[in-house]
Amino acid sequence: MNIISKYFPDLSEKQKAQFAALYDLYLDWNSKINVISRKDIENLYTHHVLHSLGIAKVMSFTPGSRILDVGTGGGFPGIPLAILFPECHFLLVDSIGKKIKVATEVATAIGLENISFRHCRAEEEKGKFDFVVSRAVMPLGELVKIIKKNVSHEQRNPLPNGLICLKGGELEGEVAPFRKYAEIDDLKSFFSEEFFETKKVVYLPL
Ligand SMILES: C[S@@+](CC[C@H](N)C(=O)[O-])C[C@H]1O[C@@H](n2cnc3c(N)ncnc32)[C@H](O)[C@@H]1O
Repeated sequence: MNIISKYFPDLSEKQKAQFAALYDLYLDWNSKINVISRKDIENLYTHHVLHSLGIAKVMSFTPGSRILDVGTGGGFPGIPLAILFPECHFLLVDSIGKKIKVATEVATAIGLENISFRHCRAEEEKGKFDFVVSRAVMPLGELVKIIKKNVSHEQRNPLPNGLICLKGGELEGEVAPFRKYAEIDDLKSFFSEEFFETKKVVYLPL
């Protein structure tokens, strides 16, 4: 948990308590419904919470922003971002009901009020959002086709609305069709832990 304060030193006491509570909650829920690889649970804060917050290093959402997390699984990146941006609203969707149940239970337990959940395929979600976020769900091209309908044309952030994805490894092929307007940031320039060596944030204005 200290690793979160290390990179986000301005957290309120409430946010610190919410982040701190995540470990026991995920440990418990993950033993019933697998949302994180069991051997990775001890790396929850670095591999899952801080990784999710990598999005906040490239985009500080304006209060009032609406954000859709597609394929959230157990709540990543949506839950860490909803803790960090209490004045923004997050909708987390996933096609697997039991994963959405874990995310819902965790958010309820820490008293998150700026978040809602929907068990559906992203293709069925018709709402409009300032940004769509996603981690480890599908290749960029497929994701863009599905979520283009969800990006609002009303702008309230300094950067244009669009898609922000957490990606790892070789990206060139995936990003090639979007290279003229995609922005790629290396998470290793923000976080010094080895895990982030190959991790990237891809921002696509849409
Ligand atoms: C590898 S998991 C990643 C979960 C989470 N984003 C994370 O990083 O821990 C991929 C998730 O995407 C969901 N998913 C895949 N295609 C989807 C779609 N078309 N609509 C909604 N959810 C989808 C799956 O059910 C699964 O929970």
